[in-house]
Amino acid sequence: MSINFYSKFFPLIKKGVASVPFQLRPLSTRTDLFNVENKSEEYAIFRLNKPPVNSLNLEYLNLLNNQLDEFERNPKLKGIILTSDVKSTFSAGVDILEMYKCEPKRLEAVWRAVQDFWIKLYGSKKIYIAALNGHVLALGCAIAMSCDYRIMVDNDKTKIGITAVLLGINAPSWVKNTMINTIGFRETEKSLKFAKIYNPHQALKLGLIDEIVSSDKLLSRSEEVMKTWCKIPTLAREMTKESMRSETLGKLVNNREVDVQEFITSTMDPHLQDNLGKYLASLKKK
Ligand SMILES: CC/C=C\C/C=C/C/C=C\CCC/C=C/C(=O)SCCNC(=O)CCNC(=O)[C@H](O)C(C)(C)COP(=O)(O)OP(=O)(O)OC[C@H]1O[C@@H](n2cnc3c(N)ncnc32)[C@H](O)[C@@H]1OP(=O)(O)O
Repeated sequence: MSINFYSKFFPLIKKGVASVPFQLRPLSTRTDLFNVENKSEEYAIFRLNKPPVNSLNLEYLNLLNNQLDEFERNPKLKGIILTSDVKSTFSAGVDILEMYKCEPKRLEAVWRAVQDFWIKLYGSKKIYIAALNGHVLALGCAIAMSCDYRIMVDNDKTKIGITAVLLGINAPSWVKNTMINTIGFRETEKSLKFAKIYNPHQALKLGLIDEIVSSDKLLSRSEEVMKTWCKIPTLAREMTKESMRSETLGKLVNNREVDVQEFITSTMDPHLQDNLGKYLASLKKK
């Protein structure tokens, strides 16, 4: 069995890492839109910071994809805690403005960047812990489910889930598969079919998240878990992750064009465009 999981799939998304030599990295990376803090040689904290809701547009996805590549190029780095500096939101998913009244070429680029992000994250051999400080919606939920472990703040007002169906969107098969791998087939079917949104305690009961902590303990608990897992023999942990995830990953890697076309066709549908317009207006009205 191949142990080089990431580089096995990475060339297929046309950004091979094998030819990029490892370079020494600065201790931390800060941009306006995210912050990476290297806590030790072994793990880092990656904070999204695109107020008001960390919505994912093309430029932001490209930036985040570059950062995931950067993590992969560091052989000493074992894990990343993914969280958000935005008050009360982890991520509200794709920037709906990218989907509403969109140009097909731009929409295609957005979707390819979404696919890249998921393939890099779900296919990474590193440990990803999602420290969920706030709302985790739509693609934000898919991102959290693609991490190895989810810890969420204890706040009943915080929401997690995917409500695509309310707008007439059939969630892509790789999102469904990620959810099935997290909470099982029956709960996924109910969750997606009936646009279920959960508070942290409901999500914990379902297995959609793994732990709930008070907000002041979110990072310290995430670091505690990370430190424990960094002690697990690396090669065996990586091989186990690969063997658990390669089938699901391969289903998108080998089917990207179909997934892109399905997304473009369904998003450009006039009925869906109408729904998106009304949905955007309802968000703005609040
Ligand atoms: C539209 C499709 C829906 C679901 C698709 C589901 C996904 C399937 C899974 C994955 C892949 C398929 C394709 C993926 C698509 C997506 O991810 S589309 C994004 C769907 N996201 C949502 O439906 C979340 C919408 N947002 C909210 O529910 C709330 O904003 C919040 C609970 C996250 C935060 O609430 P508040 O703190 O009360 O903040 P406001 O609601 O006032 O929002 C502040 C500000 O931000 C704007 N905004 C919110 N979300 C988005 C977004 N996703 N894209 C762009 N802009 C967004 C909102 O309009 C406010 O704007 P202003 O009024 O300040 O101008």
